[in-house]
Amino acid sequence: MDTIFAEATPPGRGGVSVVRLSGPKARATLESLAGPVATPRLAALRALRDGEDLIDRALVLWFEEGHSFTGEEVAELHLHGAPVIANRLAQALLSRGLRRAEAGEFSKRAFLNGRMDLAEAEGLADLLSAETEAQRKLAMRATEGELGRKADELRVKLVRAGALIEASIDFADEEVPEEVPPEALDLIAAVRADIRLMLAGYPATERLRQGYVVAIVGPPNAGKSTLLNRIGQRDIALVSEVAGTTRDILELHTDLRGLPVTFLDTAGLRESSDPIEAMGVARGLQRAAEADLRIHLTVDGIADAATAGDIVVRAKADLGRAEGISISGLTGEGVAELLDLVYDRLRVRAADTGLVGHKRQAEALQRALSALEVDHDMAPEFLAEALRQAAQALAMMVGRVGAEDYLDEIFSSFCIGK
Ligand SMILES: Nc1nc2c(c(=O)[nH]1)N(C=O)[C@@H](CNc1ccc(C(=O)N[C@@H](CCC(=O)O)C(=O)O)cc1)CN2
Ligand SMILES: Nc1nc2c(ncn2[C@@H]2O[C@H](COP(=O)(O)OP(=O)(O)OP(=O)(O)O)[C@@H](O)[C@H]2O)c(=O)[nH]1
Repeated sequence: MDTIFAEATPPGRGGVSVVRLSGPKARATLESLAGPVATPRLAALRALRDGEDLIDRALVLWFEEGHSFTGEEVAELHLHGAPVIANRLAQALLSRGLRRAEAGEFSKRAFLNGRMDLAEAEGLADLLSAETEAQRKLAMRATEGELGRKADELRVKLVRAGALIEASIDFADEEVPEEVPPEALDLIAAVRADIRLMLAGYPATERLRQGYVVAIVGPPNAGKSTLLNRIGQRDIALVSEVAGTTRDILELHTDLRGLPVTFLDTAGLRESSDPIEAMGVARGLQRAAEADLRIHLTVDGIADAATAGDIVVRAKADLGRAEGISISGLTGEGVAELLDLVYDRLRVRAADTGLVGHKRQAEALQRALSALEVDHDMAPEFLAEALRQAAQALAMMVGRVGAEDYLDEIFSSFCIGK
């Protein structure tokens, strides 16, 4: 096994830059630069020397095999934060036979050494890319291993049900039809109910993970671009009195009180003889239909295209009062209330989140559920086989088996040094 190294901190100047080593030569390499190190996980200030050359005076620490982030021997060097120092150290490490780590390689080794399961690794990736507080909380929960514990708990029930069924096969009288023990049926029903519950939370969890999309739609000149600019508090979209100004879809990424929300400004909805504008309208319609929520900006309070749950608001409130919610992108009037409403609608969805937030996990759960959709008068031998398949699918969900196909996909999305 290679010993790998990478900067754990972002490249460039900074107060301190941390270089991490992992693998069988980590401690020996550290000692060749810093002299003997004694107590694991205890920082010591040491001169780092490559031969005669003093590279830096740094804080160093090491972790024993089996007691580190990766599960391998690990060393850390906390250098002064200048790229020339990290580069000089890298040269010393390369000359000692270490190699640079690939993206996500530390975490991948942690997985391969049983320090985390696949769902925790996916949670860690989500944590590193989380942009808002709600996403951080969701990802943090995933890194704590709850899904793995739940999967194991369900597998134990299936194994117990399987054992009861196997026993009933062994002792069954050849003459009378075999009966599935009621306790086994109860266990299967309980597991099925739990899986259904976990799957029910998937759409909400996946949406929060990816971020919500809110489309601003309405007729040309209603003030959609002006509203987007007001929400973003900067000039994102071009505003003009010419109807049909917005042709492409403009996006504004925001943190709406902890919820990740992308607002879309779409082309005004109208028949157009201009093929470019017509394409813009068609694309806008498509994206708006896929969005989590639509804000219909109207001139007269009428939005024919609005579907249940959409928000309908009257535009240009500064030009005169009207029934219902009205806003003015120009003066900002009513915009805070509109955002309150958007937040409330999305928060309701965010409240339904659960442990399953990745398609890969949901698909494995679905396979487990399908295997368990068995007929109760099915022959016990077939039932036992169905239970094995379901248990296998649950094990795959958290990477206890069959993780090979997903490793590259998951860990290459991490950055170098993680
Ligand atoms: N300096 C530093 N900070 C860091 C990390 C790191 O690798 N280095 N981490 C990396 O991403 C995270 C922390 N994750 C870690 C997880 C386990 C162990 C570890 O050594 N575990 C041992 C010993 C625990 C103990 O001290 O009692 C163990 O579990 O046996 C270290 C870091 C965040 N902060
Ligand atoms: N009085 C008033 N005028 C507004 C308001 N919002 C936008 N306008 C004006 O209405 C015109 C159209 O505004 P835009 O924001 O470009 O409208 P749009 O809906 O994005 O238009 P399209 O790109 O054609 O779909 C501009 O002249 C704006 O200055 C408002 O709240 N009050």
